[in-house]
Amino acid sequence: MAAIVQDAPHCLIWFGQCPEHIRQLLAADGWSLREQPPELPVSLSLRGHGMVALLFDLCSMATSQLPALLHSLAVSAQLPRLCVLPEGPPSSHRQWVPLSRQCDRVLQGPLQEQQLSDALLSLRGAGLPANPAPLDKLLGQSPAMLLTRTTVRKFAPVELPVLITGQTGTGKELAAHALHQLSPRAQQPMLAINCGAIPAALIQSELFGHERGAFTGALTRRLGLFEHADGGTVFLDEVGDLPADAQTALLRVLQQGTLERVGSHTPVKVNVRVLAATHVELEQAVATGRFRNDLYYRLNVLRLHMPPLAARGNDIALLAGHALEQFRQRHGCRARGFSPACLAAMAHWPWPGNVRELINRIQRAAVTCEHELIQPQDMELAAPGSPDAASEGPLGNARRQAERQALLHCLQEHQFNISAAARAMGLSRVTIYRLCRRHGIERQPATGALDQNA
Ligand SMILES: Nc1ncnc2c1ncn2[C@@H]1O[C@H](COP(=O)(O)OP(=O)(O)OP(=O)(O)O)[C@@H](O)[C@H]1O
Repeated sequence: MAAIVQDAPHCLIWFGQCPEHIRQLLAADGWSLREQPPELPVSLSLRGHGMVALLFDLCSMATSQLPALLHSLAVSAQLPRLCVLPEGPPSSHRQWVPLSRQCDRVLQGPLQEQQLSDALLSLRGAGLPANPAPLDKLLGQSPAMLLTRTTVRKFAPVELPVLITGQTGTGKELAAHALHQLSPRAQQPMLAINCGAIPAALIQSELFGHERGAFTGALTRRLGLFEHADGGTVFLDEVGDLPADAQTALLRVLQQGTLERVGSHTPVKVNVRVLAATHVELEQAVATGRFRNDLYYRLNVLRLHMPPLAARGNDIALLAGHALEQFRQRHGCRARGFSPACLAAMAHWPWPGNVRELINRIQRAAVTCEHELIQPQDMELAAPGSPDAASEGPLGNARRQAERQALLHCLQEHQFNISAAARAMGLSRVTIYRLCRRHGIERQPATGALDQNA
């Protein structure tokens, strides 16, 4: 028996006054209407709705309202939006370009019923988000983050692999989840694996499964990640760390939609969308022969770059406030905010561990801080202008990156065994732990291994 799916009503937020005949059309098309005075900031409380879209009826607006409209766009960057330009040639709408170029559909006034109906239908058909929540998790209002969210929205419904690049801790995994949750596969599983954290000998079996007797200890047939995720999405974190034979097998999945379990030559069909992430330049790995050229081109169809935190301006303060608030809600703490000196120090810090480092430092400060405002020293940040800060210039940054790389490399070589890594580097275990903390390299609870990408 077919299941009956009861759709929540779609909601159109109309900036301006909706004409009566359009109201009737919207109701007939299954849209509930909410009128929004253009000069007021939009407040989004959208639970219980299917798709939510914004419409800017510019025919009835003055240019002086543009800043308020742009603000509403910025705070609802995750929602699909349309605008209706006033009658007249393109040269007469130049003032609206900052708004219209951020819209998914641009209609020409006077508004035709059919034109609007088709545009709304095509927004639905494009699979644009029915639920804004996944993108809400990717916080930030900087131009770089607005562009990132727009790109996620565009890539999500397309049935192609996405290669997510960006430094460690910039939110690549978060973006991968948003891509899945906004895709038509959202009701199917998304399974993630960190390719660098699995020993090379096991990765084939983890990804593609094995038959009974395929190797010593393979007592039963076991399905791999790809078969478990059939119909859904697989997220391959640190894809550049895949060994050569696993790269070949992955290429087969992408080209032919089939895999072979270890110990079998029978192809098994799978239908999986692959999202892959890397914080190293895959191009370099290709150039040095460590990564297959053909696989690189298969994975690099749609590319999403996550901007580094240091390039996100006011997002730093916004993310810091959010992280502190989350901590306060969970654990309670004395600190309620940040001193101006701390905000300035955060703005100058290079954030090599990006958002993860910011969250770690704030959590640490929230635990130890005994006053209401967190100071730079609570977060172990140099105040701008101090001798410490001076050493945080490009040279300091390069030094830290080199230290991190050396540590990571050593940990990888020793399968993240702290004692072995400490011996190899001639350091104490305590120092290794301290360095891991400084570079935001964390222990993964599930495996007990260190998360090399922290
Ligand atoms: N834009 C953002 N808004 C809110 N939280 C974020 C944002 N970006 C990242 N985070 C948080 O920062 C942490 C690191 O994010 P994530 O694991 O997605 O980064 P990553 O780029 O995949 O890191 P790695 O390369 O080390 O695997 C997570 O706690 C995540 O929730």
